[in-house]
Amino acid sequence: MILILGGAGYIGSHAVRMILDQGEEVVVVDNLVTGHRAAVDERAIFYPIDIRDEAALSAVFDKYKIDVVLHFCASSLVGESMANPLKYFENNAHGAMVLLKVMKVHDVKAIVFSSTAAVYGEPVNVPIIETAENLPTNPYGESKLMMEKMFKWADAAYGIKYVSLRYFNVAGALPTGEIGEAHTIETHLIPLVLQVPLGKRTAIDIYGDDYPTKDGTCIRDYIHVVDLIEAHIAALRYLRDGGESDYFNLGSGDGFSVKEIVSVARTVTGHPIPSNRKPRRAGDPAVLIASSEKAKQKLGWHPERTDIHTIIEDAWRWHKQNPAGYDVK
Ligand SMILES: NC(=O)c1ccc[n+]([C@@H]2O[C@H](COP(=O)([O-])OP(=O)(O)OC[C@H]3O[C@@H](n4cnc5c(N)ncnc54)[C@H](O)[C@@H]3O)[C@@H](O)[C@H]2O)c1
Ligand SMILES: O=c1ccn([C@@H]2O[C@H](COP(=O)(O)OP(=O)(O)O[C@H]3O[C@H](CO)[C@H](O)[C@H](O)[C@H]3O)[C@@H](O)[C@H]2O)c(=O)[nH]1
Repeated sequence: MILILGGAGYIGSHAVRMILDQGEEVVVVDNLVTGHRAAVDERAIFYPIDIRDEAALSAVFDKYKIDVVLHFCASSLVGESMANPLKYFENNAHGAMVLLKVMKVHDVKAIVFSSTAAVYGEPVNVPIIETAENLPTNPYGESKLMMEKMFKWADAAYGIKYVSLRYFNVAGALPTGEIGEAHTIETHLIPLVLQVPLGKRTAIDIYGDDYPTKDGTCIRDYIHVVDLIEAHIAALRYLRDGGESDYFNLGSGDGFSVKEIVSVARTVTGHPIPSNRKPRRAGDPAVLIASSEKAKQKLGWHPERTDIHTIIEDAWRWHKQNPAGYDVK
């Protein structure tokens, strides 16, 4: 039995569905703070609880024979973390501590969890490899680094094996259009761009066009959510086969500028998508591109949906079919 924490969220809901499709049994825990009950596959058992509620979480571990945990829960808005850092240490770091306590008591020895490119901060070399220095520039990234360190020491003391997956920019949706990204507070570029053809905003704001890049706008490495979950499935297999604790970058390995994303979205949607030049957003590195060679070599993972058109087409299908997200069907 696999326990998926945060399985009602954007990325977690894709994990729930794809892992059920592998023939696994899945229990989902999510407090629905940013997640949606409707995003959780009906085949999964669902508990609407907070992972920091030790007694409630413990009761789930008592009830099911869990062998691996997939942990997607987090507060994950970079800007909010600058204004309210304690929320991030409370939910992300303290949440991980409660979870580790419960896993230790129940003798559950394997976990795959969501880390982030934000653990690196401003990169010195691109593509970024896992041995690059960790100098997060915001409390969100710091809280994820704290989690990685907690898992490292919990492995040393209790033998809990972990795989930390450092995602770059996750985008796209299940190609069927059944589930997708539906954040009430949306900060990510692709869903915001797609709000223009949906009629929810008149133009996309471009934060900074004076970066030292080919067209002056920031470059990011966009990974399709389906490829990302394939990496989690590979990590599950790796841990079940007795793999050692480790951490891996996950990206597509190619960088696209903000202007390029807007241009591809124009092609995919057939809408002119006007843009506004705005000042830089605080804390944005100019270029973030992952080297995912380690994940390819050690996990045997091969991303297949790396074409940026495919990523934006799949995101667009979801948004077009569900303009109000999960609120109205
Ligand atoms: N989206 C990205 O591009 C990206 C990039 C790097 C890392 N990540 C990480 O991936 C994970 C998933 O991100 P997402 O975009 O799907 O976010 P999301 O907000 O859609 O999903 C997080 C889920 O966790 C739940 N949750 C949060 N705190 C909880 C708690 N204390 N107890 C129970 N449930 C709780 C929320 O209700 C939500 O359903 C996060 O850990 C995030 O930091 C995301
Ligand atoms: O309306 C917008 C929104 C974003 N951007 C730009 O688009 C790029 C991508 O921005 P996102 O907010 O989509 O993504 P980030 O690269 O800021 O954030 C991602 O990488 C971070 C690590 O650096 C965290 O992991 C975070 O969770 C993850 O979404 C940035 O240059 C940003 O300035 C715009 O120009 N206009």
